[in-house]
Amino acid sequence: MTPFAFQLLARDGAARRGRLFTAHGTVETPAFMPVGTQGTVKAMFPEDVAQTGAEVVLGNVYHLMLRPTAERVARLGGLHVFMRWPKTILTDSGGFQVMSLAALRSLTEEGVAFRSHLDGSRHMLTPERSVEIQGLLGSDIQMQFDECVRLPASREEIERGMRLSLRWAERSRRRFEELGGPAKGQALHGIVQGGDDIRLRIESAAELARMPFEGYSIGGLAVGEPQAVMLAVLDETLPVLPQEKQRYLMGVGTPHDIVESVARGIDMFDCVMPTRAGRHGLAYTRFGKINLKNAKHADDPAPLDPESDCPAARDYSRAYLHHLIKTGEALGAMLLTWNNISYYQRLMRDIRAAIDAGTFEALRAEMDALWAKAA
Ligand SMILES: Nc1nc2c(CCc3ccccc3)c3nc[nH]c3cc2c(=O)[nH]1
Repeated sequence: MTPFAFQLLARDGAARRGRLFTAHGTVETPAFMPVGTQGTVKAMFPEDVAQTGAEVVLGNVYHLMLRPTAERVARLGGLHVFMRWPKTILTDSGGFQVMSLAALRSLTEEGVAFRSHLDGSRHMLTPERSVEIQGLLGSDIQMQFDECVRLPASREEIERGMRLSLRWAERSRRRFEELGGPAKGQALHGIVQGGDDIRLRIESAAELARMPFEGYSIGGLAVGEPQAVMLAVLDETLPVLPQEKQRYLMGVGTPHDIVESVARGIDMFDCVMPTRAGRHGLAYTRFGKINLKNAKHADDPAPLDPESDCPAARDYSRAYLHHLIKTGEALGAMLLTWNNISYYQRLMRDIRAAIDAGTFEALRAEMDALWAKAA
């Protein structure tokens, strides 16, 4: 089994160009990872997701443990086989989703007891059970079980959640090693918490850096805080994490967020926006965002972007896309999701090329001009 590895290939300031090696192939970084919460990138065939250039898709312990259950996915050959995605899969540990989706939940030192939002059945997630589930799914890059304290919150509340997450980091790591994760070429991330409190963020990162995680995630952000707060947390946290290991900023973000975060040393991103916005008629393009619900597109024969290599952007008129969205036709969601994921993958390709060429600051200025005002 090929061991998991992350190679740092080039730097341009604090921006990094790297490559992940997993049991299901390589991942060029900085990378954007489409969200596939229930074993599918909504409204897209896996072949088309791969054609956009995506090399990792995201799955979710919370959703898959409830339905169809991790044991059933394992019996059917694991998540790669189940969803016909041959490349790398990263899974979240479920804690974040429990706190936002589950009905009735109680959080203790042991873990989180909750009722399913689907049928009210009782469940318990602990660091050990979360890692076991990620192992049953066959996840290549797994997340520790953590608690994401929503902002705004008191310093006491933020500190309580950050220290609990550190204790859960130890328990997650122990179970991951008991299950032989490293020998299977799998990776486990420690997740930095600490809210918007810089001292707590630095302590969380420093404590996690002492544990043998294959990579690190920055949690507790992209929960509604201003971009300036998110970037300030990165400025203080990233220098404390090992340079030679990958950094994943959870839930981020807009094209502008991504460029500003790459500039500070983030390697991996995920965000529901391109898929969710696509289903609601919003198209990301090189010219900015276009709302296809708007009647001004009703007679426009031009495609979203004639120069795009994505058929959804190049071959269909805005008038037709407007019609599909207005009528609620499934093809509308499919084409706009395809366009948006392609746009994000094109952005990541341009970012990687700019770091390789040492021209990242020029790309950053260009994105600033296009997206900062559109925010
Ligand atoms: N475990 C965890 N997940 C988070 C997610 C979900 C990312 C995710 C991963 C894989 C699949 C779906 C979602 C966040 N999304 C926005 N902000 C987020 C913060 C956290 C966090 O602090 N901890």
